[in-house]
Amino acid sequence: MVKANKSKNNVKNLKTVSINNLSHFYGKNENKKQVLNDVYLNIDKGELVLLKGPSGCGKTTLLTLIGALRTCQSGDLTVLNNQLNGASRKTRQILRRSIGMIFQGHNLLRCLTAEQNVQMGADLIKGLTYLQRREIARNWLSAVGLEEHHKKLPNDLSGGQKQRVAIARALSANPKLLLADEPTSALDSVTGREIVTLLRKLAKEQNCSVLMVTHDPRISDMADRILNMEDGKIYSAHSELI
Ligand SMILES: Nc1ncnc2c1ncn2[C@@H]1O[C@H](COP(=O)(O)OP(=O)(O)OP(=O)(O)O)[C@@H](O)[C@H]1O
Repeated sequence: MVKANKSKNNVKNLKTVSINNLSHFYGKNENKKQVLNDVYLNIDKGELVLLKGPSGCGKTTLLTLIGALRTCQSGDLTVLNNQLNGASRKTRQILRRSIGMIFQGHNLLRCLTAEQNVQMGADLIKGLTYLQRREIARNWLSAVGLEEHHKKLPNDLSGGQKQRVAIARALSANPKLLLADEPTSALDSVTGREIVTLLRKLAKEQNCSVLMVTHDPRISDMADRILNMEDGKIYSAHSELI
């Protein structure tokens, strides 16, 4: 594999995500294991990037570091102009309000209706009344085509509908960055494509960057850029180390 130039220009303000020389380890002493190895990555505003790679290569670890869910141990990790290496718990907590997350199992609360689940996203926006937050939730449910299902509980929705609710919930918080970990893995191919088409459209409208981990080859054509990960390093689609 060809090693590409590693640009270290200060492009912080233009990028949603800027990563230089990022490494991450699990365990201690003889059990210490390196899972991210000198990762470089930039994601532009509004860009949709797909991240692929074999099981265990470090994709979820990278996603959770970018999502400020884990402490950055080594390297430079800047997300929405926040340097996360050395950042306080409070800084990470505040940053997480600007980041939407969608995971494989959609993570809806089973005891809340579709609308209430979406409203959990809108609740993160400061300074709005209950009615304003409810209206935002209804608008997002309508944007994902589920306005008629707003009173249903997750168990009464199909897999695709649940994933639409998860998208509406993530976007209703007005995120600048959306992290999605295999959001189509539980869906058939037609529904999976539909979901990513919708996600792409809504994210582009909001100028929201998306980083999506996926094994699904049927959605590759929807990405602005595809990256491959192997043994804790990221390569471009042309197998060049970035
Ligand atoms: N909390 C943890 N403690 C120790 N090892 C971990 C932990 N989380 C992940 N690992 C290990 O780190 C490596 C990378 O895991 P990670 O989940 O980031 O990979 P992945 O590419 O997302 O895999 P998959 O596609 O199967 O979800 C794996 O070998 C995994 O077993």
